[in-house]
Amino acid sequence: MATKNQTLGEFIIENQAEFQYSSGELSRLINSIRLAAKMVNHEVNKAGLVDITGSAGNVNTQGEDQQKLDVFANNTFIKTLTNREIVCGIASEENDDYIIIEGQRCDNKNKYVVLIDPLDGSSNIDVNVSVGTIFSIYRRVTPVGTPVQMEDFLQPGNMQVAAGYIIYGTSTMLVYTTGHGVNGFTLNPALGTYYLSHPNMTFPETGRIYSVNEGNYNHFPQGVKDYIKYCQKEEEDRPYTSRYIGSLVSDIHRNIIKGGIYMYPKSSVANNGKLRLLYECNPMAFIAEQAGGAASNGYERIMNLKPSELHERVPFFCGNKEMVEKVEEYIQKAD
Ligand SMILES: O=P(O)(O)OC[C@H]1O[C@](O)(COP(=O)(O)O)[C@@H](O)[C@@H]1O
Ligand SMILES: [Mg+2]
Ligand SMILES: [Mg+2]
Repeated sequence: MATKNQTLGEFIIENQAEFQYSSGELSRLINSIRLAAKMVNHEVNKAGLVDITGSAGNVNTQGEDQQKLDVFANNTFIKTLTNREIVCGIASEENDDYIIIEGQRCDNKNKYVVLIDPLDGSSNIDVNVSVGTIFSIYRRVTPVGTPVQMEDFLQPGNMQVAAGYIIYGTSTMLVYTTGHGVNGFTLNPALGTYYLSHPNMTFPETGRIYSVNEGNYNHFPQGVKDYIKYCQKEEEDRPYTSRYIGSLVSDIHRNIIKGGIYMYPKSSVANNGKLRLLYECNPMAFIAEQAGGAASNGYERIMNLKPSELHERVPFFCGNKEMVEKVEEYIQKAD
């Protein structure tokens, strides 16, 4: 039973048995993510002081201007996971292709692959607004002992064995699920220890916040425009409050605690929206569902989608169940 202020280490050990494949490997994996997150947190907290802000001077496979902190976070997570010999493959939002972990550091007997968005909310790094890291973990489907393959990464979200995010905000938190609810741990920077501060995180009964970049309103499908108008209407418990940080992790974290919906729809300028199914939508969908919410592309459950490419994008609607159902209703009605 999760006890408040239990350390993350204690919680991982205590809940290991809950995990159907428990062999300690997943615990070691979460521990490695905890370690890498501390190193990234250390740099994030100095953003502005040290030469860690601004562009890294290259464009990533997403066509985005890579930030120095994107590169630092990417290298830190990949190195930490590789050095600890617990994964057989890694895919990252910042890397064109997936990474096969093999050679003397790994006898390839490992069973897990990790997919990461090493730094989420990159546009907020230089303006001191909270950013995050997102991770998603699967058991490989190809035979243990052989190099991982694309199919180990292109699994539907409902096959995730664990997922979570780190939020580098007013405090640093690690929030994750292994399919048994969602728990949040806050880092005590003085001690370098994470403590269970948010046991069993769940969306409140009803949500009254909507989060969307309204600057794109004119380009949204009619159904999405209608839903935004519905949120703004003076009626019943509306208008809802509009809140948009521009960091997916921070917007969803707030909405899990306060109740709300995050939307990144497709538009006439971005046919599949912006967010990446594997690194952003699937892990946040797993968290949202385990917190009693829902996640959809406007028509289907995100976690039922069968990925076809490493960096594919999908429209994303995630939050309180009844709010996601409402926006789906508006989208399908307008079709
Ligand atoms: O500036 P926009 O178009 O509203 O996009 C903001 C969204 O893009 C993201 O920054 C994309 O993530 P990355 O920073 O990892 O590329 C999300 O965190 C955020 O919700
Ligand atoms: Mg992101
Ligand atoms: Mg990113």
